[in-house]
Parts: sequence; C-alpha cells; structure tokens
Amino acid sequence: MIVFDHVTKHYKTNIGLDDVSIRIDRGEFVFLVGPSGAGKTTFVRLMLKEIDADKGTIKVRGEDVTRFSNRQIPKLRRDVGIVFQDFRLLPKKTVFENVAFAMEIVHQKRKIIKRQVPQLLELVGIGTKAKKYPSELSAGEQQRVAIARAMANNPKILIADEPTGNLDPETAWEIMQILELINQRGTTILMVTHAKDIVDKMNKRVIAIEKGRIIRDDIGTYGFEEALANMEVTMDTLQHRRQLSSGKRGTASND
Ligand SMILES: Nc1ncnc2c1ncn2[C@@H]1O[C@H](COP(=O)(O)OP(=O)(O)OP(=O)(O)O)[C@@H](O)[C@H]1O
Repeated sequence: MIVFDHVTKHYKTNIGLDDVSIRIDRGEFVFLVGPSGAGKTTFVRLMLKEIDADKGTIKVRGEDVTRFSNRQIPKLRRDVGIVFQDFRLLPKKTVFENVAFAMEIVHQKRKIIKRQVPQLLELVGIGTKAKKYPSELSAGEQQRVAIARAMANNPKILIADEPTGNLDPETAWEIMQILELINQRGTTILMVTHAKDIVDKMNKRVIAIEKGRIIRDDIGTYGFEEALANMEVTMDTLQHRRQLSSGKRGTASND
C-alpha cells in the first residue's frame, strides 16, 4: 500500500530522510513517532508528493509517485485522506457544508452528497450537528468533522497528523476509537504523533524515526526504553515462573 525504497531527502543543511525503506500493507494501523525534526512530516509530504525525493522510489497503492506528473498529483491526494492537529475547517460553512465541500470539488453528484454526508457524520458520532458552524463545536467535535471530511471520498489511506494534539485525554481517546473503527472498516491508517500514552495503549505497529532514519519498527509501545523495560518485566516473569516450576527459587537458569 505504501512502500518507501531507499528514500533520501536532504534539505540544504538538514537531513529530512536518509535512506529509508519501509512497507506499510493494506489495512494496517501504524504510528509514526520520533522527536521534533526527526523526519515525520518529510515522510508524509513525500508520500503526497508535496516535495520530491533526492533518491529512491515511493509507491502508494502500487503506483510510483516519484514519477508522477503534475497532472496525476490531485488524484493521489484524493486517494489519501488527511486530518491535522488544528482541524482546518472552513469557518463560514456548516458541518454539513464542510464535509460536502470535499465531495463537491471532485464533482460528486448532489444526490450522493446528500445521502453520504449524514452517513459520514453518523460514523464519527455527530449526526445531530450538521447545521452547526465550527465555532459552535467543541474541539473534539471539530476533529470529528475533519475526520468525516477526510473520509468523504472514501480514501483507502488516512493520514492523521497529530490528530489528538489539541485535545484533552478523554476526547483524544474518543478520536482514537473513531480512527480504530475506520481502520476496522478497511482503511489503512498512518498516524503521526508524540502522544506516548495513546501509542502505548493502542498496541499497534510503531515506526520510530530519528535524524531521518528508522530506528525502530515493531508492535507495541512508543519508546525503545519502554520496550526494553517491558522486555525486562517479561524476562523477570519468565524467570520467576521457571524458578517456581523447578522449585529452585533465587537461581537463574540458562536453558
Ligand atoms: N523546507 C525545509 N527546509 C529546510 N529544512 C527543512 C525543511 N523542512 C524540514 N526541514 C528539516 O528537516 C528535518 C526533518 O523535519 P520534519 O519536519 O520532517 O520533522 P518532524 O519529525 O516532522 O518534526 P516535528 O515533530 O517537529 O513536526 C528537520 O531538521 C527540519 O528542520
């Protein structure tokens, strides 16, 4: 679904990505984590062909986007839904109109828009707010509208760029449940985040970038240290169980 093959992107004096190879399959839910300046935004912008790679190939849904002409880019961006930390709703449009607008710009039929927008609003749990304006909604509700809008053209991939960054923990968790639901319905999700507690709770694949390189790629917790700590707990538990079953408390076995 998303394949980076030896991708390098250097800015004038900074490293964006450095020889990154990664594969994200259809239906996965992946967290992209790393400190500020690690290369996460560069990864997303390369995927959407907002910037060009210096080296390597990037495939999105089987197509090599590094070879795309300008004419092919709008379709790529339509095939990938995106949600941002700051929602980016149109303030003068209602909830219904915000979602409908995403469908109008791809010339969707009015009849289909009228049918699908309420379904999308139901999906994200704000079916009763269609006539409200963004300023009349809570932050969590605004993010729900943004998710509905991102899903309006039925993208196969949804990028969520710090979607919980402006939300309190409880609301953030509600948004995660919506993303989980969307993922269960078949959309591949790539979520960029610094929210350690969320990553730890979700127990999904975590790709960690630092200084433009992938330093970790596995299922589980946010940080390498946490992963190690968990491993130690598991090792201690295993050792403890072995000692109990062999009746030898206090001695480690190496078998
Ligand atoms: N347009 C640009 N021109 C020059 N350097 C850039 C540009 N965009 C990003 N960089 C640099 O590339 C590196 C990676 O930046 P990137 O924005 O991808 O990091 P990030 O992981 O998304 O960070 P954050 O979590 O703060 O958003 C950083 O050193 C950054 O300063």
